[in-house]
Amino acid sequence: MTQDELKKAAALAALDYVLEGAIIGVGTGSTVNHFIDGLGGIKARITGAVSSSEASSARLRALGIPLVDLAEVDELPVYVDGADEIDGGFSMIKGGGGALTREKIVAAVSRRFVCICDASKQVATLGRFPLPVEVIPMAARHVARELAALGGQPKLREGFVTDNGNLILDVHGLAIAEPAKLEARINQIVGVVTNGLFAQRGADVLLLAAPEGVRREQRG
Ligand SMILES: O=C[C@H](O)[C@H](O)[C@H](O)COP(=O)(O)O
Repeated sequence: MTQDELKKAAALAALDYVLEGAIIGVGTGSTVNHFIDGLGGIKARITGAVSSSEASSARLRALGIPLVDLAEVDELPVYVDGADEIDGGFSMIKGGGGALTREKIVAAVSRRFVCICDASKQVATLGRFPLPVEVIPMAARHVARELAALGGQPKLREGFVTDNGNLILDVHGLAIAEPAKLEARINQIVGVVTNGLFAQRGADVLLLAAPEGVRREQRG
């Protein structure tokens, strides 16, 4: 099986978590794209979707799935999203596609985070994948210096602007022993919007696709 076939298998398994009549939180990325396509087939069963990016919104719209503004919603039952890395405690690195901030917002109002991944995303320790940090443009140099002081090597994602009009610094070489602490520490730097560590609010369910099938794991 190709990596894309594995992503699709994990994504389609997440359709089991879509509740009748619900508004579903939808993440961003190539794995989620398969989930959105699957959602198109059962759209009559849902009220709509809260999207985490312009790219996902466009795909949802093209399939006729109603978009719901997060400003109209207090809580979502389920949020489905991929990850760039996930560890044994269900902490993740996200933001490879630059959608980390809106993803974190939608995840924050969701009762259950269902993470869909192919098996290559599961790691013992987070940090091989460079950690994305969204920054206000005028603060980029300052934030880069602060991240270097924390032991990382930040690199500006060239030619990329987030849906929020900001920049991304991809931080290489961080040893992420305590993801929740590092998440909080980086978010304290003035000019940081948020960083791609999802540890304070990690995943609740992991659907991990391998050639043998999709493994379902529950946090705790
Ligand atoms: O900003 C992008 C998101 O955090 C994605 O969930 C993450 O990068 C995984 O993407 P993919 O499913 O394309 O591997």
